[in-house]
Amino acid sequence: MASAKNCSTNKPPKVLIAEPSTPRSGISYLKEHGCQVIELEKATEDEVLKHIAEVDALLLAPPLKLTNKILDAAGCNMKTVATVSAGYNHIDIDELRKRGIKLGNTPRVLDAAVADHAVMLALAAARRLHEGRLKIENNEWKSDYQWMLGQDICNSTVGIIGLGNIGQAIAKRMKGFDIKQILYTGHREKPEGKELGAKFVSLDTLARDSDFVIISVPLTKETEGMCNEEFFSKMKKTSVFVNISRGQVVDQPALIKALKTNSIFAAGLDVMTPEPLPPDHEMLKLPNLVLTPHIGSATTNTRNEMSLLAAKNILKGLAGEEMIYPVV
Ligand SMILES: O=CC(=O)O
Repeated sequence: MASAKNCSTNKPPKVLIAEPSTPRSGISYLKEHGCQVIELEKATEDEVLKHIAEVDALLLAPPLKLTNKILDAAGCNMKTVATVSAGYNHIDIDELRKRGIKLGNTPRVLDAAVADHAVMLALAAARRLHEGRLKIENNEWKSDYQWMLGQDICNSTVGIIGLGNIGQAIAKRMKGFDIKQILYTGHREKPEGKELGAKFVSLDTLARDSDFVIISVPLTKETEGMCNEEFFSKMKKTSVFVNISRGQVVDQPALIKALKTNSIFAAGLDVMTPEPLPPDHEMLKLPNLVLTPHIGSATTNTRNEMSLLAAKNILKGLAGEEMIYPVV
């Protein structure tokens, strides 16, 4: 990739790295390609505001929101933004469009890691991982053949909400467990669904017929609160619910009720509201809920790849070229 130039001044372009934990892979790549980088020590709006006027591009990551205050303070050269994430619900893309600012994200490189995580949560919830650990800690281990019985994945029906790249990667992995069928729902039937032997169904049918429901849709106005009380009431008592997308897709109080009343069997969540979840939150007291702290893509290689991809998006944007994964 060619080195970047700030067209209006011929000086090296400045890139603000708003997330201090951004892996070095991307930062080194930007430097090697002629960028000057400013690295923040804290990912806060106030810190971004101190530098945004002087930079040509911004590299950020959720949960930092790209607010209008930041955009208003940006100089007229700041036309390139990259997020080190697949999701971009922390950014108002209509606002970027209006201002002529390009945004790139980092999908695909995280599909495998996130799909692995979804499968792990499905297995952990189905086989009562959290509850089992609590039993040991509380000296409640029993030798009883009817004790701590879980749910099988083999011969089960797996319902995937959102058969995008991550959803497809989940489907491929679940097929390795000798399941009966994969159902999926979304905007429309997809050729990839056919290739996977998955059946396109309505949300209602998916809730009713699935033994595992796995959420892998982006958070949009349409998907917000999609898994609500009515949805959970349709699920089987023996079903397992998994979410690796965004917490807001789920009406969390409705999920908590379903878990407390055992109207569903168990859940595994990598995403929740709020994040971070306070340590005294009632969800942490539910034995049939497995929680992880939004680490679906958190493997060393995946995070390095995400950082590098975000840097490549920045360089493309600065060069006036189409980003590798353009959002706007
Ligand atoms: O949640 C993680 C991402 O959107 O990349």
